Amino acid sequence: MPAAVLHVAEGVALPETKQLQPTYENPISTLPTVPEAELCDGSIPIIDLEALHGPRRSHIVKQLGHACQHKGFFAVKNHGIPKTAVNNIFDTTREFFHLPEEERMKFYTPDPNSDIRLMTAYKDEVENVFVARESLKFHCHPVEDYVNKWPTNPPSFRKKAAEYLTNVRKVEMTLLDAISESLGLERDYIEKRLGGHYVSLNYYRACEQSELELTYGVRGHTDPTIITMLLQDDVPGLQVLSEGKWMDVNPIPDTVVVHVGDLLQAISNHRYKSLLHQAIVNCEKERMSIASYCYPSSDATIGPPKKLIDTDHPAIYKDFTFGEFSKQMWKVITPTDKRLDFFKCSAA
Ligand SMILES: O=C(O)CCC(=O)C(=O)O
Ligand SMILES: [Fe+2]
Repeated sequence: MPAAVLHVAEGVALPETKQLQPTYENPISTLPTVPEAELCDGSIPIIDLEALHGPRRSHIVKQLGHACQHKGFFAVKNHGIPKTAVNNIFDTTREFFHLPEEERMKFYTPDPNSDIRLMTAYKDEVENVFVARESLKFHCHPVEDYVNKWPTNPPSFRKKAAEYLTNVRKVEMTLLDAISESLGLERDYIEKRLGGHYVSLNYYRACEQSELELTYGVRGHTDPTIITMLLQDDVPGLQVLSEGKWMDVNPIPDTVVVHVGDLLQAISNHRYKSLLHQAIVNCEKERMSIASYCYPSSDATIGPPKKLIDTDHPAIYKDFTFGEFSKQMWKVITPTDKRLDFFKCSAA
């Protein structure tokens, strides 16, 4: 089966089969704007992944389930990704985005079916806001099928990207097994439905003070993934919507943030909720994040497994394939208009 083709908008990796353009329908007007955002000091659940391999596994699985159900995100520590791999991916990402524009623009293409694609910052004339993120997005699993499409400038890019992405894929597998278990499903339930892997190297330049008020890093969105693993550098910027308020998810050294995506919401029969998040910019320092998107194969059936349906928990979603989901994706893209609603059961 050929790899699903991914399209990207508003921080979102979208597996796609059709070239529809997104329609932005008041994408931010229903959300707090950056300067208005009221921040709450929520705590970030931190899960010790090493403990999944020992006698405390069932306890850690419960912790994971609790975080997915009540927060929609958590951070993982002791994940096993070597520090050098983390430093190297940031070094090579920084070097890439510091290259002259004409060098970076070699990866610019309007073709959403491209295996690799540079996305530039842009002004949304309708909303009169600037979206500052630049990103290099590419397929990366299996690495050997895609590596020859990746940049050769900086010269160490391919080696460093492959090193990090191979490591992060292993962590995803461990997590998906534990997440399946936390739902009472067979350990490989999600893994069996897995497709490729897509990454977004995100780069946010420090912004002019005069532009700060109208500049977003990335506007509020949920990810159309099963889970997203988000590695942040040491500059704050990620915010999640928690109990109706934007909450800062400041970087915690040696951890990776994990978001519940739309498709895990469907697989879990709405027990786990996909996370609305955004990124803001600052005037002092550039910021980078590496988002690894985990998505199913295009013919994989998504929708609640029988085990998660009973009279108290009727099916919220119909069965649908990831291919169907990806076609639907582009018809509406707003943070509040839930893409999954298209796949809801009529009674739900
Ligand atoms: O940079 C961040 O903190 C968020 C990036 C993001 O949401 C994405 O790439 O999907
Ligand atoms: Fe995202």
